[in-house]
Amino acid sequence: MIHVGVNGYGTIGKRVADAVAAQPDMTVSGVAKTRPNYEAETAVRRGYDLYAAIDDRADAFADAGLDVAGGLEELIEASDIVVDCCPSDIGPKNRPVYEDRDTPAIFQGGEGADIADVSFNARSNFEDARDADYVRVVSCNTTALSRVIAPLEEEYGIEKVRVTLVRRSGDPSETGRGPVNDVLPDPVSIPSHHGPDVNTIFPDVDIDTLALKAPTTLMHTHSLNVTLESEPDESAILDLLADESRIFTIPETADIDGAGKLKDYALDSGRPRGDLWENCVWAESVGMEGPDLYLFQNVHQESDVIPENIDAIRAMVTDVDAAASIDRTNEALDVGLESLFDAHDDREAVPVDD
Ligand SMILES: NC(=O)C1=CN([C@@H]2O[C@H](COP(=O)(O)OP(=O)(O)OC[C@H]3O[C@@H](n4cnc5c(N)ncnc54)[C@H](OP(=O)(O)O)[C@@H]3O)[C@@H](O)[C@H]2O)C=CC1
Ligand SMILES: O=C(OP(=O)(O)O)[C@H](O)COP(=O)(O)O
Repeated sequence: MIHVGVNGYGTIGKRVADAVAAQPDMTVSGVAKTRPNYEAETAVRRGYDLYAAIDDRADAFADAGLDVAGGLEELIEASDIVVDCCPSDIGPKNRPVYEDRDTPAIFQGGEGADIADVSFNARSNFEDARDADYVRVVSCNTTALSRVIAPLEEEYGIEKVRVTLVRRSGDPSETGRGPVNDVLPDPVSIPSHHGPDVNTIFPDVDIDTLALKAPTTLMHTHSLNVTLESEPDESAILDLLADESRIFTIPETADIDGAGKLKDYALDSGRPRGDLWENCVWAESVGMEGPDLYLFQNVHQESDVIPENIDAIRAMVTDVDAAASIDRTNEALDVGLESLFDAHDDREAVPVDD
């Protein structure tokens, strides 16, 4: 049993903890919080041992009626590996704390690539993290891009990738974020960090990325153009994507037009927190013009990196291989949303008047 500590229990940390708890070969050794808010209370209700991330705040938890099992050092000691899910400016301060205790750690995509020895995406470079002490799971957008690039590169070869990312402005709980009435180029000059970040996984892929921020909270939207080294037809691309367990091709018949219905579908399907661990690619958007592939995909920023963190743990501290780890993670979480509709459905919609 791998004992996994989670330091930073926010959007990503709470999901990582639940995903660890769902694995047959892992257990949550505890979660660290800086303060006793609603997330700390629900962590205790979920049965996780709570640790004070900052030692001199321990009394605040006791005052609020929450027992803590210790401070960060005790959490690290109770853990075979720590998943650091702190805000991005905290990771560099935490790494020496893990190093002092000879404990491997995983950092998140808000950190610079230099925080870790390896940047990680399970589908693309699982073995690079084998036995590494410090690994960074790339950001939600970079994860989603890597999941599409990997099969395309393997099957057809890639000449050039161009992506425009319309990023959600903040997560639903981030009430202070914006813009609230604008769409901002962010950054205004190219490239956004996503292209160089993809190159930490695929050093040889030629990619340009532009990003904007829009006043939505639910999901990111990507518009992709990939120039391939051959000219497959659309149905071959759809078959390729449909075979990827962490890509959901949205069938036309589902009548899902955006993030609102996607999240509704996830909730109706019984997904915890309405999470969508898979890239969501509109089947109708997949188009070929000569060697140029076009598609739209949506990315649930709060959850797509979660299965990747689980696989990174196995790459670092077990000898389980990529395929077995991905299968085990998918099975434990039920990753692999499959519609009963045929993703290739090309039936004409029934006109409302008939
Ligand atoms: N949200 C997203 O869409 C995604 C985020 N990421 C990356 O994941 C990382 C975490 O992001 P996210 O979960 O969104 O951030 P959140 O702000 O939601 O969660 C981080 C939590 O860490 C806690 N924290 C703050 N300081 C410390 C500290 N010193 N020690 C321990 N805990 C601390 C805070 O909770 P408290 O102070 O109450 O304990 C905070 O809620 C970042 O690198 C981010 O870029 C990656 C993919 C997607
Ligand atoms: O990793 C994310 O996005 P990114 O891939 O654009 O960096 C998350 O959505 C967090 O982004 P944020 O920095 O806007 O909170």
